[in-house]
Amino acid sequence: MSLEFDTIAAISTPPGEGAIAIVRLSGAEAFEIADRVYRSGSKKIKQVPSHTIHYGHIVDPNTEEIADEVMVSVMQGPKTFTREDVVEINCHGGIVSVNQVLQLLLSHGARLAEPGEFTKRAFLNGRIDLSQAEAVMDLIRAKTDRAMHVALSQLDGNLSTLIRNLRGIILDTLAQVEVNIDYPEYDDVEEMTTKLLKEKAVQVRGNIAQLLETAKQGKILREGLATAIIGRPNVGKSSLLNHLLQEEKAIVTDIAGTTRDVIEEYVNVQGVPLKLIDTAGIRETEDLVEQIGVERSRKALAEADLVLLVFNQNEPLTSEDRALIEATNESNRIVILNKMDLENQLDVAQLEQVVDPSSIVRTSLLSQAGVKELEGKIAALFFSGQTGEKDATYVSNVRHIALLNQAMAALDEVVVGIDAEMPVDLVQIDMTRCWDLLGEITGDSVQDELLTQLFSQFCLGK
Ligand SMILES: Nc1nc2c(c(=O)[nH]1)N(C=O)[C@@H](CNc1ccc(C(=O)N[C@@H](CCC(=O)O)C(=O)O)cc1)CN2
Ligand SMILES: Nc1nc2c(ncn2[C@@H]2O[C@H](COP(=O)(O)OP(=O)(O)OP(=O)(O)O)[C@@H](O)[C@H]2O)c(=O)[nH]1
Ligand SMILES: [K+]
Repeated sequence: MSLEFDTIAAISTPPGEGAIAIVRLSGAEAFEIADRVYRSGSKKIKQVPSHTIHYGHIVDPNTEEIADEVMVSVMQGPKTFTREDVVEINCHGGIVSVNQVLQLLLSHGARLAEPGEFTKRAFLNGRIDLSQAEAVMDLIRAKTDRAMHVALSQLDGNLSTLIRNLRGIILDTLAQVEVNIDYPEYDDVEEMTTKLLKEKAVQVRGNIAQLLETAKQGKILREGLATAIIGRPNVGKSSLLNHLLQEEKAIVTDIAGTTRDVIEEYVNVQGVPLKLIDTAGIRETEDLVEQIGVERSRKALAEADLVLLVFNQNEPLTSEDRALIEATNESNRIVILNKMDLENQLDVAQLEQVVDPSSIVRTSLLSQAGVKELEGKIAALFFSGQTGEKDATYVSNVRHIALLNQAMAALDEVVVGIDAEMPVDLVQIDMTRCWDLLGEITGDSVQDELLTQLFSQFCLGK
């Protein structure tokens, strides 16, 4: 049953020139409001069969002046995206007519939707849960096939099902504990109860820990593996960058209407999105040893999930090279010996004393030699162990990760409490808290304020 909300409208396609632009209208009065501005002979949106599309014009009812020639999709709730009555007006692309159509709807009964409000209604009207709503946003922002699969899996409700199962176990346990307390049939009921609580707490904790193990990968799929390419001048960094940025792989995202307005550069390396960090601070300096001390460079290194350290193997290692090795010892690092087409001048045996030999890749960026191997190494680092199952459930959302960690801590409290022979009702409190925390992931237990904040990160019109 859908709740009663006012009727909202927004442009649901990106701003700018396109063949078609869509204005979406959702709410109890959607058909009525649309009929005020829609003209097509004597045809009324209110009377056409649901899930049909119709030709006509949008006019200013005061003057009957035409704003646009349109196609109108009419969809009656609850079988709609929001579960409310929905009208989608397909306008001509560009910004003038579509804005006129939107203005006409707004001045005849609709309210401008907030960012994410359509999806929020899908959530509030029970069509999707919170983690699925968040997946909608992830889907919009997905940068690689794999990231898209993760989001689609979450939209399908795979994460929700997992979380609901865990909540089910906790609720059953709490119910059993109540029964034991209310109807103590045996003398050892106290012992039985704590035994059950501990057993279930340990079980659920194990499941959460397993889920959290996917978090690192999930987060990288979502946000990209922050990657810094560093090395002395002229060793081949720009060449490497260009190889990685080959046209078919380059992804440049410009996420309009969202909280992030920066343009970031991503490359897709065998399904792993690399977010290239601007290391100009490291690259463009003359005295590297000194510059490594510069805060900007340090910051770039600290932010990097992966460092690609490039050497020219046609020259012996210099003190600058050694300083770079020092500076990246703590980093997740791949060492690239470039210019393999030229004579070897670099003492590899000596290098292998200070860097992990398995982290070394040989390339000739002039001829592309070794680039495939490098890409394989990057992907292997990322998918280490679990050869990138596409359908695996990943936790990728920082909010979910934080909640899972808190839920796990609550379960630890349960175990500690039982071991310390605390009263059962105190232990129950921690178990209940865990149940609540997990519920925040799916939105089963969640505060209004959080909802507002979450949905406001969506795009306008979504
Ligand atoms: N024109 C248009 N295209 C779109 C969307 C949209 O809102 N409008 N979507 C917006 O993101 C996506 C599709 N997502 C949708 C998800 C559910 C329903 C929906 O009506 N669900 C009903 C049952 C549908 C049925 O079985 O007939 C339901 O779940 O009750 C519609 C769109 C992508 N493409
Ligand atoms: N022979 C040979 N030359 C290469 C190779 N890779 C790059 N070069 C050449 O080395 C020179 C420097 O390459 P870049 O990619 O500009 O090096 P860089 O590290 O970005 O240099 P800076 O921007 O000055 O720091 C260019 O002339 C490249 O063509 C290689 O594998 N073999
Ligand atoms: K260069």
